[in-house]
Amino acid sequence: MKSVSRHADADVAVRCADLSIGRSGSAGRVVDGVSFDLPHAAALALMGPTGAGKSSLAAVLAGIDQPGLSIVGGEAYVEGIRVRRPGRRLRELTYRTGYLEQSAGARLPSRMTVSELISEPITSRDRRVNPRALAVRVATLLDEMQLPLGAAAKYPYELSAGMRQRVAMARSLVLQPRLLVADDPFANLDIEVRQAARDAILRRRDAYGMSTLVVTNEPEVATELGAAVLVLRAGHAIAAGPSPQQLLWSPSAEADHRLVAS
Ligand SMILES: Nc1ncnc2c1ncn2[C@@H]1O[C@H](COP(=O)(O)OP(=O)(O)OP(=O)(O)O)[C@@H](O)[C@H]1O
Repeated sequence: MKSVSRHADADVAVRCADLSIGRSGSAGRVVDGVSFDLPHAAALALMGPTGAGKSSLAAVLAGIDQPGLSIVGGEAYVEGIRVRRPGRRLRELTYRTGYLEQSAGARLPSRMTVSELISEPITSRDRRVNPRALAVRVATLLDEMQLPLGAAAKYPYELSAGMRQRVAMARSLVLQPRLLVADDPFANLDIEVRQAARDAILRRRDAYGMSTLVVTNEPEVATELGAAVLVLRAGHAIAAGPSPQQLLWSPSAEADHRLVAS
């Protein structure tokens, strides 16, 4: 018998329909009329130059409050949850979405141990959680991220930049999110460790259909994750395709190209 998914209500992981994000007190838009679907168990890479709106879009979809930014047009749904004014469902949105902010490793709270940092998404939601089960979960994640077990008792300042980034990644995965939103996740990681981090993503995709929205400017990251690509520039989607090598540019972007070529 086919099991019925708990998430049968959401036919895709992310649906963005003509989504616009604006700055408070300013008419300009950081993201302007962007539409895409991210299916379950799939990956999408947001690419494009600095200031294109990639990080803003990623954070808003993850349900992270960005002071000064708000949805001003269109709609976005993550796992069937409306991102615009989610109300009581915000908690569910952030529970189902793992978020790895830009330079997450460098921004870890400094007064918590690695073990506390990785556990916090769980302990902040439920204080009565079984400590032994939690310790096992932390140890498993450390191992998966190729971090020594001894790192659990350390503080971020005692770790290298690459180790900190892996701790941040473990923290974003500890709730077994349906969607991982990762802003430049492999920065500061050397090649072997990067492979471990990538495998952690692919393993969850295969095991339970986790989807990934990744911000990156490295085509290899999109390729490694098997991600489709959406290119933003100045808040607009100017190209899209199933891989970095197969992009279809929007007519306006092509006009730009021709202008540059002539
Ligand atoms: N909280 C905020 N309040 C107001 N404006 C913001 C806020 N965050 C970002 N912006 C503005 O939104 C625009 C897009 O920024 P964003 O960081 O999303 O771009 P990006 O494509 O991720 O660039 P980068 O690759 O440099 O991170 C920029 O002009 C930025 O100044």
